[in-house]
Amino acid sequence: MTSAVPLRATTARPAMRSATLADDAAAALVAVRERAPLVQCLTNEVTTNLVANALLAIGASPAMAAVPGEAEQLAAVAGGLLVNLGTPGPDQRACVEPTVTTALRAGVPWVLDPVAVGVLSVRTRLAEDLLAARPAVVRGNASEVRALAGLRSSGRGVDALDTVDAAYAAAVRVSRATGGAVAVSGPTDLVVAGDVAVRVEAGDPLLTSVTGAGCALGGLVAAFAAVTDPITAAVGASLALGIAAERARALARGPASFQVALLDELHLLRGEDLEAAGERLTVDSVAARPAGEAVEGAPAGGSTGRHVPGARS
Ligand SMILES: Nc1ncnc2c1ncn2[C@@H]1O[C@H](COP(=O)(O)OP(=O)(O)O)[C@@H](O)[C@H]1O
Ligand SMILES: Cc1ncsc1CCOP(=O)(O)O
Ligand SMILES: [Mg+2]
Repeated sequence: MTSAVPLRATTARPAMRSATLADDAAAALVAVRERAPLVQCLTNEVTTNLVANALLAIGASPAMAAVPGEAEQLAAVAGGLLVNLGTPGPDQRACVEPTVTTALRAGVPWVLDPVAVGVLSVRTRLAEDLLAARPAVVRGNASEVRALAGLRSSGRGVDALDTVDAAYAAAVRVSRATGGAVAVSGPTDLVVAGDVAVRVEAGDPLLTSVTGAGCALGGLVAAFAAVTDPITAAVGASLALGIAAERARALARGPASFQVALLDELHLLRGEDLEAAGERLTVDSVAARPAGEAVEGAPAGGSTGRHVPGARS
């Protein structure tokens, strides 16, 4: 395994194989450990500590600078940027557009975590605007991704009530709009980029008993995106958190000890652990989806009338 991770111009690769993807994810983890990329996080007030600790545990260098005038300074020199809309207060709302613009100009990949989009109106409008700035990766739960695609969604607060499968067409639609990857989390994670869809079998239900597991995943995706292409970043982060969670589960008595063990297991994770995870990945072609699972047709649950910028209807 090499730590030299080639930067790729596009997200999708023809004839992608699960073993190759696992190897690339492993190389990306090694590269994160070697390069310790600075990850600028415009994140929420609830889970900022877990996001920072997860980034440190994976080997990245987190910084949470959400002050107008400062946030873009950090984005200009960061390896990756996370924008998490969990608590979009006045400072974050003032920061976000100049910070994302600065990141784009500097070639810094940015990740959007659309927390509770579809449930709450201010952040839903903000997220719709941000999609036009083409995040390298959108990382959300199934309800959030459905809402981003303009489909009716069943989020309850920050949690999803839609299934990951029900967000498949939405993920394809958002990926086509942004040109980046879309990662839908749940019992099995789904990553869509271009015409490639990857299912990732990793994780533990205890992740849903710790606030910020999804937010931490968004931070990890930004760290991986600093060293590799969007689809490898999304898959690598999903594998890393999922495998660490499975190991933490074996040591935990409940959510509190699980969270502590989760950070330990992220810290202990090695490239070899991801290299061996090829069997957890199922790589599919979006075009090869069976009929009946409409990718571009009318949404199963009807439309909110909102449209993703650039999305085909
Ligand atoms: N039932 C489950 N079993 C195993 N892992 C899960 C389950 N639900 C969610 N996860 C994992 O928990 C993490 C957070 O996902 P999720 O709860 O969907 O995000 P969010 O907190 O943003 O709603 C992801 O790594 C996901 O794979
Ligand atoms: C509970 C809560 N409220 C606003 S942000 C937030 C944290 C959401 O974290 P996650 O999306 O990782 O579950
Ligand atoms: Mg979330």
